[in-house]
Amino acid sequence: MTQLDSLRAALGRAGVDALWISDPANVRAVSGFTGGKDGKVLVAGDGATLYTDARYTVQAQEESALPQVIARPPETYRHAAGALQGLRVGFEADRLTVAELDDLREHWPGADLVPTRGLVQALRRRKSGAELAHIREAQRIADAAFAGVRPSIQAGARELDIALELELAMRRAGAQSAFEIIVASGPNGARPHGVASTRVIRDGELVTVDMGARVGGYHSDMTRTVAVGDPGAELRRMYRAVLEAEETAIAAVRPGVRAADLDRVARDLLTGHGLGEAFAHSLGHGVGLDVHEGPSLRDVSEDVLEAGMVITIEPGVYVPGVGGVRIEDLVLVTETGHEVLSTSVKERL
Ligand SMILES: CSCC[C@H](N)C(=O)N[C@@H](C)C(=O)N[C@@H](C)C(=O)O
Repeated sequence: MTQLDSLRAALGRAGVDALWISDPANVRAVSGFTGGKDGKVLVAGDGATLYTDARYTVQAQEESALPQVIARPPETYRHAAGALQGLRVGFEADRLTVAELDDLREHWPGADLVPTRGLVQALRRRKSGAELAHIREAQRIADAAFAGVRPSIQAGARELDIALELELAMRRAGAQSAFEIIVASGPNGARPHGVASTRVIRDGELVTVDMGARVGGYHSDMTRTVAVGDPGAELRRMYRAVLEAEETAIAAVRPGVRAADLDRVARDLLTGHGLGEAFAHSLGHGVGLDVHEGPSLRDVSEDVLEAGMVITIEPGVYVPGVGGVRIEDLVLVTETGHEVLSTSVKERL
């Protein structure tokens, strides 16, 4: 069964006859086209059509096997209208803007527009061998960059210089940075997504580095917290608690486990250390064409792990005025359990 066949089956289950795909990662997954928000796919009847504009004519031909229409809205919508008369047409409710929905309503008066959620995303959760090869390569490049830059994380260095060195190393290796690299030192560590700043790292501080590479459109994601000198008893206690939570959660990763239960394992452990309230986010998420995608490892998640999923396990604790710790690994769910894809050394404080 091709991915398009699986998608058609999903449309049937969702009660729609056609799907207008506007999420860039979903467009890429279904068509191969990498032009981001400038590409859309209409799945209708037996086929699917890629819509993009003249800036991408050559690129679209090279990247996608789908039939292509080179046009810009509103021509795009007019072209599609003919095929959609009398159909229930799904749109991606978590991606289409209100203005774009207005445009679809105006140009497709004969269609019944139906909000859908996660139809393509559901097909992206389990990675194929080719997808996994990209993710492995992205993680390999991120690990190598971290190893090369680790000696520079010292008292006197600025956060943003560390981030720049990491990005440069990944770019030189042929990858892109998966997201803006987080380097959060000392009290900045209390911000889970602290932006690397001009702050100078001092002796006795913890430094959280959250980074990933992107290769062939696929991401990696990893966090290490490192000590510069002696961080003292309180930060050491926080670090050990997070490491214990992370290693315990990773050990529990296997097919059939509920994502919410994994989050609970880590959260209960941190609560036992008096740090439950300081764990300010979910345990993890899927990684692929998006840095954050399904499954969701949150307390309210109904997702269940399956072999072929690539997820992060990343407990963290954040104490305003003191600092923070996050430790994150990239983990493949295998038929028999799991494989940790990230290999960067974790400190034993
Ligand atoms: C701006 S992308 C940063 C990626 C980072 N490694 C990351 O995933 N951070 C987590 C704390 C996070 O944002 N988790 C999400 C899924 C959440 O808990 O809602």
